Amino acid sequence: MSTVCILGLGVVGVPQTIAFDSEGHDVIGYDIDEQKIETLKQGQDPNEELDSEQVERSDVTFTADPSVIQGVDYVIITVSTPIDAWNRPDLSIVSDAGETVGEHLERGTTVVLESTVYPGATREVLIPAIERGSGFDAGSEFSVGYSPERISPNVSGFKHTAKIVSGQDEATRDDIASLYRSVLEEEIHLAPTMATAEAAKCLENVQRDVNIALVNEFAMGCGELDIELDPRDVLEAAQTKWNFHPYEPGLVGGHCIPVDPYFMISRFERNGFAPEIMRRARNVNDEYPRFVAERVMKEIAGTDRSESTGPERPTADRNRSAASTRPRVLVMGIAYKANTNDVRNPALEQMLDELEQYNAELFGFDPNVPNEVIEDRFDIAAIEDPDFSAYDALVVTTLHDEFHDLQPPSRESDADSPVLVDLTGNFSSETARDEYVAPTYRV
Ligand SMILES: NC(=O)C1=CN([C@@H]2O[C@H](COP(=O)(O)OP(=O)(O)OC[C@H]3O[C@@H](n4cnc5c(N)ncnc54)[C@H](O)[C@@H]3O)[C@@H](O)[C@H]2O)C=CC1
Ligand SMILES: CC(=O)N[C@@H]1[C@@H](OP(=O)(O)OP(=O)(O)OC[C@H]2O[C@@H](n3ccc(=O)[nH]c3=O)[C@H](O)[C@@H]2O)O[C@H](C(=O)O)[C@@H](O)[C@@H]1O
Repeated sequence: MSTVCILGLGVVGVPQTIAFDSEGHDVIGYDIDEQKIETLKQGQDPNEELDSEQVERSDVTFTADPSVIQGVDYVIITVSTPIDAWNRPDLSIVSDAGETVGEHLERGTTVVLESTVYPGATREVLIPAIERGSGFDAGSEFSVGYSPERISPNVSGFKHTAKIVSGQDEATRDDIASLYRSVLEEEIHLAPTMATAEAAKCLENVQRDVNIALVNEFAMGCGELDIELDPRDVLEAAQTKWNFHPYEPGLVGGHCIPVDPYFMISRFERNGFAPEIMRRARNVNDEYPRFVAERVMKEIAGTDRSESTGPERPTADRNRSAASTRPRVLVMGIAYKANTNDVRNPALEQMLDELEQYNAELFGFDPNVPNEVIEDRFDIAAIEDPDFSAYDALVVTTLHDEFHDLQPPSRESDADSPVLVDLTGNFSSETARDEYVAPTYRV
């Protein structure tokens, strides 16, 4: 067994500490966030993904002291890789982490980067940072590999997600592969180069972004037709074809799918190639929140209650006089993914901004997200046990389990019933439509 330091205890890092520990490795979890370390020392997962006994039962050492890096066999780096305000990759966190590793590195250690980066980044960003911090030479005094993380919270966990492994040379790659084989119960794919592995990770997420953009563009087109055409009915029919790829229209949230395509786009553009489909897909998915906001306002304007509270039907010109009273919109689902508390949700932020431009009064309801997070991060009032009739529209953006049992407004005709705009497709099935007094609109 080996001594493994997981650097970066986020949604990716924490489950890995437990997984390596469960297979008998000597595991240290290191993070600069002392609050996170305290929470972990109390046996709690700060990302609320693992149940507490998994953390309590483990022998993992959690610390904010980087000197623990000294003498370990492997350092696995799982820090965040965001983009900046201009959609350019920001690898400063990776670089800082590399320097920290360098400052405490002993000869013979192998460092694996798991964070999502563009092709070439491990060689051009991480290795120089470690060499700066240590004064050592990569390849002769320490080794480096790249193995992207591909877990999907609540869908596919660390042990059960196939891994791509690569190294600065074959021996390093094969050594890292045997480390992961001691823990994973899935395929280990040996990539010929680190750039191959970096690019594969980007392409996986780009492909998903492009496919979602296709159905989002289709849904927006349906919304503009002069005939009734529900995109989800069309998708349900098309999915009966054996090789039709099932994607759903939606707000593309999270910190990866809306972000990672820009890693690939900027890397191609650095060498003068313009990846039009990748960039167009991002633009379509960035357009979708505006489309949804307009749909919500049209549905409110189209109901009986528009005479009393809602604005006149939205026009292209946003500079309309404010309505007599502001339409009240309850957004159900603040986390980007069902049954998670992950609020990294830029598409939701865009939709809220658009609704505010229509002078809507916004409220947020998410049983998985603390009220203070809803209010501080999204600047809207948090509601815990909503009275649906107090709103002009309910917008269901994420299908948490708690929403499955949502009690719809009663069937009796009731001018106070809210419009229900359902982005999840769950409340727009034939049966649900029979239950809702107000028209439901699926987007
Ligand atoms: N969250 C997910 O579902 C997945 C994320 N990824 C990728 O994995 C990487 C990590 O993602 P998350 O775990 O979501 O990020 P996160 O933001 O949840 O966690 C990153 C952690 O790294 C820590 N950190 C930052 N700088 C540090 C430093 N210099 N030293 C020690 N700790 C440091 C932060 O305090 C934070 O706790 C990203 O590149 C992401 O794209 C890949 C697959 C799935
Ligand atoms: C190619 C791929 O499936 N990537 C996964 C993705 O996971 P992530 O947690 O971001 O969830 P996701 O299911 O892709 O959803 C992202 C966003 O896209 C939306 N979404 C998703 C599928 C769809 O048909 N329509 C749609 O609107 C979701 O609502 C969500 O807001 O990104 C992860 C990552 O890289 O962080 C990656 O590890 C996961 O395997």
